[in-house]
Amino acid sequence: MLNVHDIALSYGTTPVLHSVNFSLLQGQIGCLLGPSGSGKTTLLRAIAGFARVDSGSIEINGQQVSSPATTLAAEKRGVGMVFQDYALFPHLTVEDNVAFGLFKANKVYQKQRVDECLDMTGLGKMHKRYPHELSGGQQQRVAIARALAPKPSLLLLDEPFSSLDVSLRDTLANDIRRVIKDEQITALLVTHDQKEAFAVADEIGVFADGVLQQWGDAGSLYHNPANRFVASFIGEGALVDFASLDKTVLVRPEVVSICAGGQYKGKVVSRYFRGDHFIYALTVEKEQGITLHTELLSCKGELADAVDVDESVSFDVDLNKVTVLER
Ligand SMILES: Nc1ncnc2c1ncn2[C@@H]1O[C@H](COP(=O)(O)OP(=O)(O)OP(=O)(O)O)[C@@H](O)[C@H]1O
Repeated sequence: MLNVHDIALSYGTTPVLHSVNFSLLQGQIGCLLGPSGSGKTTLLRAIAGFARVDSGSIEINGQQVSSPATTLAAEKRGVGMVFQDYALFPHLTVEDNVAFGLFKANKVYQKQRVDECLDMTGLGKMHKRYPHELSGGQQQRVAIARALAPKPSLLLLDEPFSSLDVSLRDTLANDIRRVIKDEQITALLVTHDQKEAFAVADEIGVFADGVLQQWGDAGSLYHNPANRFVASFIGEGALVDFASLDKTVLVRPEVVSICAGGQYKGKVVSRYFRGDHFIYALTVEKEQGITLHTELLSCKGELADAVDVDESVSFDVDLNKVTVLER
């Protein structure tokens, strides 16, 4: 459905994207995840038709829409867009905002589709309101209903939840995933929030410095990160060299256990309550055959066996469950 093939893009003489490759199947939800300035929005703009590519190509639904020679106009790509700031028409009611992309359809179909899209996004009774009479979350629902109304072949969402408070984000992210799946639309979402990417996406692309570091599902990013960047960007953990292994490995908290008579010695630096467990951060005593590349090792602990900050502890690491990284 979406095929991004080896694209590069510069602003003036500054390269921003380097040799980016990935694809999405019909109905899949992809997510571009990465720190600020890594090139996520630029890539989304190129797919939408707002930015030219210097090399490579983009295909949507089997049609080549971008190459260095041609850039098909945004409005001809069959793409729907949702932005961080909602970008609703302030002088139009909710129903007129949603009907905006349906101007070619007859009135009966327009009304039916507007009702359908407002129901799907949980706005069944808001037809006559104006954007300023809605909460931020409701406005973003309208923006999503508006983008879905013309049944786009591809829906692009740029940080759609980042203006909302955390509890609302989770609810809206779940609702939007359900709506996109029900409508069987292919979607690509930009975010810098890992939790959001894990909650919404089937496939996730991790970006740093304009390079797609890894493309895969949440499980493969977490358990088999392609490199050090992905290992430290996704989830919690530490990069460690064990003299016994002679390799750099990623140690997630769940493979470290504080226990009496453990092989290694350390000290608890901090403790974070996580509801049904604690996460501890440990420093490791020198001369133990361990070199930490990150400052601290994290460890998951039971509530019942709580250990205090500054306490010395011994711990074990299950070396069968660590992930070996290429040097
Ligand atoms: N119109 C522009 N002209 C020149 N440089 C730009 C332009 N837009 C973005 N850039 C630069 O391109 C790089 C990538 O920016 P982009 O907005 O794609 O990153 P991002 O990953 O989406 O970041 P954020 O999460 O902060 O939105 C940045 O270094 C940015 O300064």
